[in-house]
Amino acid sequence: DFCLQEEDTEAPGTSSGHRLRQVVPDRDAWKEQCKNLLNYIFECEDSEPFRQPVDPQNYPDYHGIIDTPMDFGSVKKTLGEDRYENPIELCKDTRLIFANAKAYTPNKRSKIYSMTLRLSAFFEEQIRTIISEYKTAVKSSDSHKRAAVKTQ
Ligand SMILES: O=C(NCC1=[SH]CCC1)N1CCN(C(=O)c2ccco2)CC1
Repeated sequence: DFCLQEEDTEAPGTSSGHRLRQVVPDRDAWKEQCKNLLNYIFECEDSEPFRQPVDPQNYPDYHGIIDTPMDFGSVKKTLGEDRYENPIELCKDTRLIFANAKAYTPNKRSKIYSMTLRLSAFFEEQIRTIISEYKTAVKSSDSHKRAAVKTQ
């Protein structure tokens, strides 16, 4: 029959305990987004010298100049093994790839170094949104947690 049941008149989620599923930002979305970004970078020709570690046989002075070698293959592996807690950590390792090339290059017009300039411009453009959405999601999930504690 049509008459309103008691709980129909109250705000949703009060009496029956369920809340209307609200859209809450997903704090794990950054992982897939970074995987896709890395796959795209791997397709770029500009990433070729940076997909795997430098071989000391080819560049004997490299490890004397560069303290912390980094490459996109290592970043991809770390991500895949869930050894990044957040996109900020992935961004730090990726920026190391570019910083190492800048530190090692004999001059700023070298072909290999010039490849990092395009690559880093693209990477920074893309990672900005991923990090911003991640930070929003963390804030939102923290506030949801605080709200949940209050109701207990
Ligand atoms: O040998 C590699 N990568 C590994 C590769 S490339 C194909 C096979 C295995 N390099 C060269 C030196 N690197 C520079 O940043 C650089 C700046 C100016 C000149 O070189 C890092 C990338």
